Amino acid sequence: MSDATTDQDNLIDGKAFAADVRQRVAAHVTRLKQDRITPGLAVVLVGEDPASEVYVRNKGIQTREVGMNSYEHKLPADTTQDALMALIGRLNADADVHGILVQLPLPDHLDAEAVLNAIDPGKDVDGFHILNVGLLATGQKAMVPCTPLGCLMMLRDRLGDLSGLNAVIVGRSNIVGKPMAQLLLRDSCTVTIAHSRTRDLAGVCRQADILVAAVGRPRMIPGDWVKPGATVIDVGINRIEDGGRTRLVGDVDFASARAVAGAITPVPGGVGPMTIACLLANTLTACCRAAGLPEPEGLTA
Ligand SMILES: NC(=O)C1=CN([C@@H]2O[C@H](COP(=O)(O)OP(=O)(O)OC[C@H]3O[C@@H](n4cnc5c(N)ncnc54)[C@H](OP(=O)(O)O)[C@@H]3O)[C@@H](O)[C@H]2O)C=CC1
Ligand SMILES: Nc1nc(=O)c2c([nH]1)NC[C@@H]1CN(c3ccc(C(=O)N[C@@H](CCC(=O)O)C(=O)O)cc3)C=[N+]21
Repeated sequence: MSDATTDQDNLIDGKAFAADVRQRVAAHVTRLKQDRITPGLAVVLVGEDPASEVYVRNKGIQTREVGMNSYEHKLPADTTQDALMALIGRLNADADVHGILVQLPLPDHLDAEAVLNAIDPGKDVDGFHILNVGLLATGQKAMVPCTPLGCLMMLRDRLGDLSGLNAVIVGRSNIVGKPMAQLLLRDSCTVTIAHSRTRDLAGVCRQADILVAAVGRPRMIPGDWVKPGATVIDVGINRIEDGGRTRLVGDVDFASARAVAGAITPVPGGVGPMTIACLLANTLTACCRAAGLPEPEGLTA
């Protein structure tokens, strides 16, 4: 912490960025309401995972703060597949609901793929329906998953044109790694997706101008895996014990990585807040598409 100027310069403030996105969403919502349209987001939570309940509560609060309607459906852990599918059917048919999010992971006895694919693709604000996955992969207009969308917004803001940059994504999940790769490829990065079987992960990471960590392992990526000047996006949300208290850390060792990175997102206060802001942006986009209105500029991928 010797040079305060440098310290400030290379931090990407996801919290502030997200507040700006929410403000722009709210301005669009105000305009829609003049035409008597209020975007609505339905969030479905099955079971009682404390972390998920926090996210769902935060989503509800922020949804109402931007002027949208929030519909929360909390179902018991022993909910049947049929009951969940029936709820999705009702939400699909409800004209007041423009976005549907089913909080993951679902309890083991439920078939998550079947549930996600039952959501009306136009209301699929998570972008997890196979139709949206296929549209994104083929470069067509899709609903883009919120976490990668938030990462892309921050990267474009920081770096401008991304074309020709080496992007390394650590993690190949359907919800983060793969859609992140699709978006960066669309922006003409040279994309590498690394995972648990990757050989010489350190060497692969050191090639990255853009390094996205989406692994779920606390502080797995040390500063000496980061190319000097690289932009580091830390998606990881890991709860660790620290002196008898729990706190959140990312997949990147923040202190050592920050010392070499050109820019880096913190945890908390980085990708997480942007994910929720992009969920609201996607709900707005879904509402505009449903109403046949022009899409909000700068809030889609
Ligand atoms: N900020 C936000 O808004 C969000 C944060 N998250 C967080 O991001 C993290 C990742 O989430 P998610 O994508 O769902 O996770 P998954 O568990 O679905 O995927 C983790 C990926 O990391 C890879 N991996 C695991 N161990 C290693 C290793 N030692 N070396 C290299 N790769 C490894 C796995 O490889 P393999 O496929 O070979 O097993 C897998 O592809 C979590 O911490 C999660 O909490 C998730 C969603 C949103
Ligand atoms: N269908 C579905 N869509 C999701 O997008 C989805 C999901 N299921 N399941 C769980 C993951 C995780 N996720 C986060 C969202 C916000 C924060 C967030 O706001 N984090 C704050 C801190 C919050 C805290 O203090 O706990 C931050 O990083 O600053 C984190 C994680 C969305 N997910």
